[in-house]
Amino acid sequence: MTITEFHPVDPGDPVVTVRGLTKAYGDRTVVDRLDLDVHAGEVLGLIGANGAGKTTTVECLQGLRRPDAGELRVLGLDPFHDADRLRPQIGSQLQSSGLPDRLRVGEAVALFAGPRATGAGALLEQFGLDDKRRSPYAGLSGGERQRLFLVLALLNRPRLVILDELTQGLDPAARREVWTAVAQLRDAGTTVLLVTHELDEAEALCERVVAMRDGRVMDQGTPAELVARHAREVTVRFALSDTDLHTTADALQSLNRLPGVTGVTRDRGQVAIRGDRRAIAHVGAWLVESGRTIPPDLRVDVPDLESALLTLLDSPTDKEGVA
Ligand SMILES: Nc1ncnc2c1ncn2[C@@H]1O[C@H](COP(=O)(O)OP(=O)(O)OP(=O)(O)O)[C@@H](O)[C@H]1O
Repeated sequence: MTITEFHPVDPGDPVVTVRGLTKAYGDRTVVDRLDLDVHAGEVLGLIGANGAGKTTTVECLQGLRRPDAGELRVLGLDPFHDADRLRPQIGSQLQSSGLPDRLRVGEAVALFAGPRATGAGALLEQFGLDDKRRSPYAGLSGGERQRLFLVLALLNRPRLVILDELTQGLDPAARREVWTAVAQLRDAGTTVLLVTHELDEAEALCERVVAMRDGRVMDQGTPAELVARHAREVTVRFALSDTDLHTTADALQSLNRLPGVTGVTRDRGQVAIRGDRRAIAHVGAWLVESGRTIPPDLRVDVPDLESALLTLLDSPTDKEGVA
């Protein structure tokens, strides 16, 4: 059996619909009238600063916390009141997931398998754990542990998979292994809600991201849309080693006139050209057309989701109505 057989999806169907979710701990509102949609077959990333309310939101979606207000529908059910019916349909790996040290991989799979479970062997093989069946949890590497949690999350053929800080604390190679596993889910059309601080991870895996701050949605869209809206500026840098001052001044002026360029500075022989994405192409063409050798230190800093989120988190708070 392959993973694609588990998840009959009608792309675009609402899997999660949240309207006005509000949750307070004591007198502190940590999720504040939140709206959220997750559609069938998409990988949606929930991103934001520490304490933005991401984990509380996914805990409410799994019926682990009772919302103070709001309409929540997960696979057509109310997560809090229909928790028993919903639980078998959701596969989750929570931030605090852990297993007893001596539990072997095969035993964990047997323990977590519900009546709907099928294809455990295929899953272990797919996630590279087939030869680890007899290994105790304590003997697994970080990447193997996270892949085991993915196997356990998928074991009961869930219609929605929720992953909270899946790659936290993993080394770069292990992160890549886990990314590959999530990309497999995505390619198989599984609906995934991914809570992450790792913005390169969100960029690599998520079709859509929702950026949260103080319990509210700041913006949402594809990673590229968020970058385009909040972090447009690119910088092209290289050493401009003309010794003749006139030539240098002419060069800087002509760079400054290129389409898309908004500013040019030169500091100790290094020129920095700022602008929008058009500037990259025009600076490249300028270097070629001016007959210069392409500088070996030519570097292009392109904005990414991290710069977009930093801009968003820096924007003024909408105090009005914030509890
Ligand atoms: N059980 C609890 N009791 C009281 N306060 C809590 C509880 N759980 C979370 N909080 C607080 O609620 C706020 C939101 O926490 P939450 O874990 O939902 O945010 P988050 O966006 O997931 O943060 P992080 O990225 O750090 O995990 C935080 O300030 C946190 O300290």
